[in-house]
Amino acid sequence: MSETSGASITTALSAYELLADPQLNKGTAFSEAERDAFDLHGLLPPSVLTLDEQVSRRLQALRGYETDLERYAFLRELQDTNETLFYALLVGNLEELLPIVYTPTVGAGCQHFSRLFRKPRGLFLSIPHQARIDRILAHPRFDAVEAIVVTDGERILGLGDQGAGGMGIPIGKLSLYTGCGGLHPATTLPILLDVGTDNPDCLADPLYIGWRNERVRGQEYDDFIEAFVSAVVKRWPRVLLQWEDFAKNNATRMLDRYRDRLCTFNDDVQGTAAVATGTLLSAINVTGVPLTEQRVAVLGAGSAGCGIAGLIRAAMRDAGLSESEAATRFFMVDRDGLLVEGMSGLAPFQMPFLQNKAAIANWKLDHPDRVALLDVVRNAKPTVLIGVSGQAGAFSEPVVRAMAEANQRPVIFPLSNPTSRAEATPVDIEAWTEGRALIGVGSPFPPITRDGVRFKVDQTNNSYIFPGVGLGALAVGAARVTDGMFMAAAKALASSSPARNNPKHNLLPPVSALRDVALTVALAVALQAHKEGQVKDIPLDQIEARIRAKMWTPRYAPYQRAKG
Ligand SMILES: NC(=O)C1=CN([C@@H]2O[C@H](COP(=O)(O)OP(=O)(O)OC[C@H]3O[C@@H](n4cnc5c(N)ncnc54)[C@H](O)[C@@H]3O)[C@@H](O)[C@H]2O)C=CC1
Ligand SMILES: CC(=O)C(=O)O
Ligand SMILES: [Mg+2]
Repeated sequence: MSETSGASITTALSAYELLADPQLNKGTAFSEAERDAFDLHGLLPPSVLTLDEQVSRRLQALRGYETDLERYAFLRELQDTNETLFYALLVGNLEELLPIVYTPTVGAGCQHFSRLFRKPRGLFLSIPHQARIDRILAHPRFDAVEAIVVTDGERILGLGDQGAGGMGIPIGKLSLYTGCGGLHPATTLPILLDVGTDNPDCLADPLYIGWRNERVRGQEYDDFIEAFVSAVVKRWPRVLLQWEDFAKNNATRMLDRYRDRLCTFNDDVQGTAAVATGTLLSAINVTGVPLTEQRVAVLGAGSAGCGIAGLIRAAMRDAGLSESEAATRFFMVDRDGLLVEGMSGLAPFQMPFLQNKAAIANWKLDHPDRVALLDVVRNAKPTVLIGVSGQAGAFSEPVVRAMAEANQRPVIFPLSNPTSRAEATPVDIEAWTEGRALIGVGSPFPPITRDGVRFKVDQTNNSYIFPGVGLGALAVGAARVTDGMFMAAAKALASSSPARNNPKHNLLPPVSALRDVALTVALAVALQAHKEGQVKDIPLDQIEARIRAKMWTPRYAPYQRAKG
């Protein structure tokens, strides 16, 4: 019904239809000529505003709210009313708005999803409607879709099972795909796979909007996922599918099942691995301790933890360590302590990261039957400590002090989200290490004071990676997303580290530069895809232009009324 020609859009939509379509609505920015052409006079107040004026007005309104959850609801409403304005606001104010659209507030948004729900966005595909998936996806509204973020809501940040409320996460991630990666909003689709929930609060809540049923598991779950992926590939053969916030028994399993069938990746496993590796490579520039001499302790041997260990290990191999030597450098600590050969209850994806029993035989332990994180730090003296356990405060003072005792510049990354789940706060780490630690956190924290000045703490979050990976892969039509592409993303991120020029500066570029970061990452990813033969018919020297051309900037196009 609407056609884009050059910079203008010709449409036969009525005034009400234009105002109701978030992709076309301009609100008070409809020009006089458009108001004449579409009979918009009277439906809008007479003053015509520019996009910049609309942004200022909305920013003022946003700042007037008392809580971040209110701001989240306001921004979600704006996104569902006028996407161009929403993205103009977001792109111009990334530092201020990311903590609302994304972590930490998006976590509360998921917890309150049933109460905040106003207008539908994206797709809810539920077990009772499995047979209709093809029909649902077939709607012409989704013809332009190129990028999907999907969750089943079982492991939302560190907040656990949020059922259908988990939809806030794909919506938030795709807001960053557009805000940072420049994908046109019409090409993005958030999907919630509603397979039930085991969250008793959701099940007992009379206002819960999801399918009120305990989680479907086992073969029935796998069949549902298979039906979903098959339908997606049939509808959009070249789509990019990002898996997000699946629980650990499904995340890597589904990635392994589908990674060779379509262009797909798991953000928690692979995106997190790339941001952690990239930040570590930046830290190595500062500490001078080469990668081949690093020892890495990870608290939380789940999807993110094992993804991180796998990519850092690959980087160590690239740097010259043998496979077997690199394997000895990882100390994965989960609920039952250090993962050691012969332990019971290990998941398949944890198996490559077990410590040898003989290697720890002489360790001094607090409790002989369990190797706790503090034992690991005291005995193995890791150079790097990473937290992806979702356990607030798990990097206790003795643990952090032991890191500081063993290292001149300990690298400490409490990466769990949202803010309330961080393994330690930057202020505490700073105090317990006398300001010597290189810190990265998953969610935003207030600045710390270092050498008498305010120092912004690096946000080591996969938002530095996935928008660029998606942009790069889509711009060149990569057939698959490979581990090599995530390594390229990690190295590209490290190459843009401010600390390369001055070791007192940050390890990562600021959040306000995430659009530039996405471009840098996209270029590295696309070049790697080309190198690996994942790209057809695009000469190397045209890749950057393709990426830049794919980056949409939120601006209003002029509209003309279709004749007849
Ligand atoms: N900064 C970032 O970019 C990212 C951060 N994360 C955060 O990392 C956390 C974990 O995410 P996933 O790995 O996907 O979840 P997961 O559920 O796959 O893994 C968490 C692991 O922590 C373990 N764990 C729980 N309590 C523990 C304890 N007291 N001590 C040691 N281990 C414990 C669990 O058994 C599990 O193996 C979440 O909070 C998530 O928000 C995840 C992805 C990206
Ligand atoms: C950042 C992210 O993907 C997570 O916390 O799950
Ligand atoms: Mg995630």
